[in-house]
Amino acid sequence: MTGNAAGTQRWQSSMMDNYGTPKLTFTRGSGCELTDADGRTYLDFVSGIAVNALGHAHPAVVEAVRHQIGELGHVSNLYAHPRGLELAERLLDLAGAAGRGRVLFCNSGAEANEAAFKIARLTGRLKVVATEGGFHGRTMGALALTGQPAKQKPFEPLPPGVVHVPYGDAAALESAVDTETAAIFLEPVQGENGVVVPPPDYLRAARELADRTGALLVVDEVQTGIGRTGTWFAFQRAGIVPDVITLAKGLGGGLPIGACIGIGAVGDLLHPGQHGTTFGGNPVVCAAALAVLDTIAADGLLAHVEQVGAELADGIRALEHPLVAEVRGAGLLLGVGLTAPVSASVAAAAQRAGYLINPIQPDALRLCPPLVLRSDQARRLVTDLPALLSSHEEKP
Ligand SMILES: Cc1ncc(COP(=O)(O)O)c(C=O)c1O
Repeated sequence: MTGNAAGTQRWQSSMMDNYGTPKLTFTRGSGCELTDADGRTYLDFVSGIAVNALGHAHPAVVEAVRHQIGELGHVSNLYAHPRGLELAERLLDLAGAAGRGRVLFCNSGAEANEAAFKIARLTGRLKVVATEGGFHGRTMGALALTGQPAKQKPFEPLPPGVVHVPYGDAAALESAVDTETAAIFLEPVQGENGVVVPPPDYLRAARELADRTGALLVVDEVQTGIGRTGTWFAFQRAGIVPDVITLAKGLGGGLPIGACIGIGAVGDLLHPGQHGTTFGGNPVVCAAALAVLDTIAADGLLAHVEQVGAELADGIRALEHPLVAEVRGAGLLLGVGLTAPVSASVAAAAQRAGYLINPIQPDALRLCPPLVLRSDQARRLVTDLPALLSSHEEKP
């Protein structure tokens, strides 16, 4: 039996059937490449679902974790530790809110949004406006914010008060948000919904509406944050500052950390005993996150993401392949819209050819490689893509 087949068999007998059964078992990673249990390598355009900002086994992350675990691994949030303080200050600074905001660390994107949801309730208002197709996580509060009825249905009743409006439609927001609205929850680009980019003025309209009604503007940067779209945060492309920012995925470079950032007085709404997490923001994950931030800054990765993202997007557009309807997104969060619902078979063909690509919607592929993707690696995919697109009718 091959190593991958053995992994599949063991998965079936030991893991809950929550994710489907994987066909690949990965044993090693380096940069943008992963190696499976049979020794085959793949170019990674998934990044552990937009997580591995610096790729796999980046020396800066490895060294930061190794050093930190040897010095101080975990103390809980009953105590302060230097890495956590440093990371909170750095994030506020990057968000343009140095000295005027506060951070709550947690372990995931869903948890960051749970915290933001609780903060919204602490305003004393109940109503929350979120978007259709939006994704904010799978815990019960985050699921209530997630605008995908099929994911919600089996778990109803969910926390009340959430209204969903069409994404990218400022007029729909305007008609839903009023002076009883606690918060507007938005992704700057809808990631899980297929990399859906709103009109340029959308975030600005949401900001203006929040100011007018006293609602909080919560921007979910779990997928778009930490350089993924070519700026530290995607909201910076719209020239606004939210009241609350939620983060996870890329922040820890593969280690589990989430953050809920309250800007201004919003940062003071949570009080002792109202929320908590044992592990959230422990010294090891904070050290990894600091290594990610340092490396992005030192290696000029924001400009790199803009450049290599444009090369990838323009290269795919230039193919003028009949199956490609459009290439959308920003930086290295790209969606390839297809003219037919064949993304799963294209992704399967890609996998056979040594590329990991997520078929995010039936008619859309998502490309979210590590931010360190090189131009030659982007070109490699562009060169091979026509054959992969054309082979979509082959059986796996
Ligand atoms: C925008 C957004 N918010 C929240 C989440 C949930 O994050 P997690 O899976 O870490 O709970 C995701 C995950 O894909 C996401 O894309």
